[in-house]
Amino acid sequence: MFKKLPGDEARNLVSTTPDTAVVFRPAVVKTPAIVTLLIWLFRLIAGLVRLVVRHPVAVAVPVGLGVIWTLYGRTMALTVGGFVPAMGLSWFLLERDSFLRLVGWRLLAWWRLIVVYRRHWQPVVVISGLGRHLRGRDYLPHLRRVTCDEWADRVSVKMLAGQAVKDWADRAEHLAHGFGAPSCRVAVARAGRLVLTFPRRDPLAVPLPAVPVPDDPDVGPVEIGRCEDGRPLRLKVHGTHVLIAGATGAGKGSYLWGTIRGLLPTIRAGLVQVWALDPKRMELSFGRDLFRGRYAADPAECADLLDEAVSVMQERADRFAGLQRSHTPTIDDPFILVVVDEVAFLTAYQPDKHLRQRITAALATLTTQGRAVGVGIMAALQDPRKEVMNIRNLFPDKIALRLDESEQVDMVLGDGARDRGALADHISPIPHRGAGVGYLRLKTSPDPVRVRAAYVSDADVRDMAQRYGNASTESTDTANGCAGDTGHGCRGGVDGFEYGSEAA
Ligand SMILES: Nc1ncnc2c1ncn2[C@@H]1O[C@H](COP(=O)(O)OP(=O)(O)OP(=O)(O)O)[C@@H](O)[C@H]1O
Repeated sequence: MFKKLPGDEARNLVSTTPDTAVVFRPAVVKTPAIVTLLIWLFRLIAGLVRLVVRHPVAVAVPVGLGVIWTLYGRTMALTVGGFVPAMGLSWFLLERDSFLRLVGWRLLAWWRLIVVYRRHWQPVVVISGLGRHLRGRDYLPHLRRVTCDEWADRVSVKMLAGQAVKDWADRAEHLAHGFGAPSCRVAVARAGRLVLTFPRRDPLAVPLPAVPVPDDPDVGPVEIGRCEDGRPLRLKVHGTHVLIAGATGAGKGSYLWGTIRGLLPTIRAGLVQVWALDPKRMELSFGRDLFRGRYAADPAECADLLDEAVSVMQERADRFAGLQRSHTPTIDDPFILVVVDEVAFLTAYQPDKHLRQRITAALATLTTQGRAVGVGIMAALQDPRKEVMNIRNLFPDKIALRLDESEQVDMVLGDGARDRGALADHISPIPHRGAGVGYLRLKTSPDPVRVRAAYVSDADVRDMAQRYGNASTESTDTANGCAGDTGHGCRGGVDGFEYGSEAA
C-alpha cells in the first residue's frame, strides 16, 4: 500500500523543449509514509476541533444522542431524539426572539454556509475575478464564517494578500448575482478582513404608511421610516444639517414632511420652530399653518427669512459665548429647523445675482455656525452638481434618493459611497417600489445605510396642519388661559396640551 504514493508517478513525467535539446525531469523528494500519515492525522484533529468550536450545537446534538444510545439503549435515544425537536418547537412558539438568537439564526447560518456560500464560493470568486490562478495553483479568498439575522447574511472573508477593498466593491454586483441575493454591501472589518452583507429579503419593497405622531415632545432623532435591516429610521436634525438629493419624483417630500411630523409635539410645546422656504410653492405650502408665519416662497422673502435666521443665530452665539457650547431647546431658545425645498431654485436658478449671493452666503453661515446654537438646515434638491449647490459639503448628514447618474452618488454622499454599496442610481423610478428609498450617510460613519421614508400623504399633511397648525394652537392656548403666541407666556401650559388625543 505504501509503495505506490503519488510522487512515484511524477518521477516519470518528462518534458522537453520543441527541439528536444533541453529535457526537464522533475526532482522527486521521497517523503516517508509515516510523515504523510502524521500530517493527515494532524489535519483531521485540527478539522474536528475547528468543527466543535464553530458549530458546538450541531456537534453536541448527535454526540449527545450517541452517548445516550450507548449508555441507555436505542429506545431512550429515540425518545430523547424526538424530545429535542419538540422542545425546540415549543421554545420557538413561546419565546421566538431568544430561540432565534440562540439557535435559529445559527442553524440558518450553518445551512446557508453549506448550501449557498461554500458550494458556490470557488466559481463565483474565480469568475468575478477575485480569485487568482498562478503557476497552476488556485488562490482563493478565504470564506471564514457566515452569520444570519432576520434580513441578511453576513459573510466574513479574508482577502487575498495584495487585494484592496475596491477590488471587492467593484464586484459587488457579480457577488450578489452569484449568491442569488438582491444586492451586496462590502464593509471592512479590519485589515485584510471584509464583511459582505447579502440581504435575503427587502423590508423596503413596499411603501410604508406615515409614522404616527409621537406622544411626547422630543427633539432627539425623529422616526421617519425604516432602515433596510427592519429597524426604525431615526433621523437626527437637532445638532446637524441634512441634505436630501433626488431626481424629480424620488420622494424628497416624505423626508421633509416625515421630519416635521415627528417634531409636531415639540412644535406645539414651543421647543421647536420650523421655518419653511418653498420656492416651488408646491411642497410646503400645504402645511403653511404649521410654520406660524415663518413661511416664504418668493425668493426675496426667502432671503429675508434666511437673514432673520442668521440674526437669531448670531444673537444666540453672542449670548452663549463662554457659557455653553451646545444648545438645549427651551421655550426662550427653541431649536429652529429651516426647511428648504428645492434649494437650487435659490442658489443656482435664481436670475437675480445679488439675491443668489445673499441666499448662498446666509445658507453657508447657517450651515457652518448654526449647529451649536440650535439652528439647523434641512435642504432638498434635485441636481447635486457643485455648480448648483457649492455648499453641499457643509451638510454633515446626507441622503441620496433615486439619482439619474452613477457619478451623482459620490457627489451627494462623498467619495467612495457608491463603491460601498450606495446604488442610488439603481433605485426604481416606479413610485410604489422606489419613491422614498435612499441611502443615508452620516458624518459619523462611512458606510451608507439603505432606508425608506414613510409616505406622508397630502391627507396626512392636511390633518397635521389642522391639528397642530396656528388655528388649533390658538384654541388650545385659549383653553389653557394663555391666548396668543405659544412662546414665552405659556411655559406653565405645556403640560396642558392633549397629547393623549393623538392617534397612536
Ligand atoms: N415615501 C414614499 N413611499 C412611497 N411613495 C412615495 C413616497 N414618497 C413619495 N411617494 C410617491 O412619489 C410621488 C412623488 O413624491 P414627491 O413629490 O415627494 O417627490 P419629490 O422628490 O419631492 O419630487 P419633486 O422634486 O418633483 O417635487 C408622490 O406623489 C407619491 O406618489
